[in-house]
Amino acid sequence: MSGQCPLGFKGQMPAAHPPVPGMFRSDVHRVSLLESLRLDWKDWAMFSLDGLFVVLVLLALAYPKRLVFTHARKSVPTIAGALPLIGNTLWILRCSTGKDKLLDAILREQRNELDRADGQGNFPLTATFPALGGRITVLNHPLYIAHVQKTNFENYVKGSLFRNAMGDVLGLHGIFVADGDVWKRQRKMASHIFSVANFNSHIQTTVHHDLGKLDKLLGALASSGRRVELQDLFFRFTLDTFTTMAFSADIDCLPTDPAALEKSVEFAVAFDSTQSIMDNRFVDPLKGVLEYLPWNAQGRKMRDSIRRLKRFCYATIDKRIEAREKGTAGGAEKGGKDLLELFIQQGLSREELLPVVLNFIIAGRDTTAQTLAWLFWELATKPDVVAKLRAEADEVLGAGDDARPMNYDDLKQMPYTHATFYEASRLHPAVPKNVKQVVADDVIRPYGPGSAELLAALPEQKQRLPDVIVKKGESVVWADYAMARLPELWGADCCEFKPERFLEEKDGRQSIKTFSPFIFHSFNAGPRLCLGQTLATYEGAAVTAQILRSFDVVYDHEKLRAKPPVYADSLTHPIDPAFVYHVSFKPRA
Ligand code: HEM
Repeated sequence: MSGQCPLGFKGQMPAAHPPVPGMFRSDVHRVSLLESLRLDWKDWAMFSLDGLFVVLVLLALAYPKRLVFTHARKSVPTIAGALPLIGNTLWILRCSTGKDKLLDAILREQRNELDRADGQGNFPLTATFPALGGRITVLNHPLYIAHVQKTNFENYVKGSLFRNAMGDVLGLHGIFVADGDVWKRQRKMASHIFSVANFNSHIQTTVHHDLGKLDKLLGALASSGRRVELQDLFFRFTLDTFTTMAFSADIDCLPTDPAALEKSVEFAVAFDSTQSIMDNRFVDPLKGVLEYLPWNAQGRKMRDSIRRLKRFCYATIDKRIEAREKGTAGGAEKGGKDLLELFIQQGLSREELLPVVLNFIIAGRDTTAQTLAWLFWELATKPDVVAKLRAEADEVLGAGDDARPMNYDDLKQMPYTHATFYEASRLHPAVPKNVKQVVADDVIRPYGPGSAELLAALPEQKQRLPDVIVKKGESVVWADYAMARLPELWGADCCEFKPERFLEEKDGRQSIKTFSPFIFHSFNAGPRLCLGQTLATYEGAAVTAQILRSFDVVYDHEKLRAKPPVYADSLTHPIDPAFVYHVSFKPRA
């Protein structure tokens, strides 16, 4: 070490000389300053925590009731319990982990809001959490839904939300996942099988065939006194019917021998498990990621189920392709009436046909079967409804040995049966909630052009609905389950099962009362209106008439009272397997 001594000494400084301020060269000075600043890890930790705390406090002040980095939305009330920075994350976690039921939670929030301020509270509600674009706006009112599904239809898409949650099962081009031209092409092609001509021939023949099988099975069950799970029976019926109707494939899952009911349908089990996982992916952004960890049981289950589904569907597709090549395809396939043939004729490859098959099975099997399961649960405590259904079936289809299965055309002569199926669809909608992604910023105007007709059809309302702002990438949500339970939309008796609300006198006869699809919204509305509404209604009415006119359904009323069915959160609306009810059958008294 060398330097200029302030006292004038020259030469080398002894090693043990104490430091003399101001005498060192600048590099030596820098080292000593850094040394004097050196903090141990505890100091750094304290320093960082203090900093973090300050940042959090500032962020919490900026985002008092919403997820960090979301836009403020003052015109729409926020779902209760929102916290600074995390918004409604705890609310959605409670629902996605099964601690609360999502549909009931939405209904509760909606009711609380509407009851506020003497019933003049708001319809739209909003919540923020780290999924669905950070913010959802719940739009449980027909005037808002009309904007989203009709007026500005192009701005509300299935988008990446559906692709990420359902793409690996239902394919990116499946009708339930696709948007734009891909969706349009699928819809156009599929709509051909729902023609009136096809209803009166192929569809009706298939339904009659399966009604015959159902009759035999119930006869055998009545003889044995054996109890069955009604929802499972309906799943078997609709899967069997639909695979025959759409793919001319007899998978024989509706046996006539009760003993065969013991064996579950592998395809159905796999399908059910994928559905509840897909449903959960919408609200839990981590699920999709965690599923890929090798030790994640849910991920393994999903991959196994997808493998099973593919095996089943490819077997159906390959069989058809082979039959076409050998020239042995016949009947409905040849006439171009079945769905698979229509899509093959459009040049779709084996791989492209897979999502077609899966998407249509989910539509054709679950919805109708679940509606029937809820309908028969409602009938358990409504002997007056059963009596009216029977009277109508006897009159139109004949009684006793002369009775015939219901034709598609009979639906017009059986308004009460039709109304009963609609009422079950209203109160227990097979698609109980839905979501769309916002493409570009928009203002949803409930009283925009074209709203007058819908407004006139609605019961008079105390509320003046506000305009709702939505931003690109966010989500809009509605829950038909909740809407069916709002007196503001369906009257004071909204929660009661009353087929009569779908009936009116016309030209001296009872007929079906038509509602705007934005009001009776269980079958969706606008350009994406359900393609299978007529099929579901015919099938549901035919099954109801067939069962009731020949059998008494024997319920365990005590058990039903003690443990009524509860829905499972899923894409559709099944009865939770832990709460399903069993029945036995007797020949009709
Ligand atoms: C009670 C029975 C049914 C109900 C309540 C129902 C309800 C619905 C709803 C709410 C949608 C809109 C789904 C969405 O956009 O995410 C829909 C779409 C659809 N439904 Fe149904 N459905 C039923 C039965 C059926 C049946 C039996 C079929 C026969 C294949 C079917 C075929 C379809 C198709 C293909 C679509 C897609 C339409 C599109 O996006 O363009 N549905 N249905």
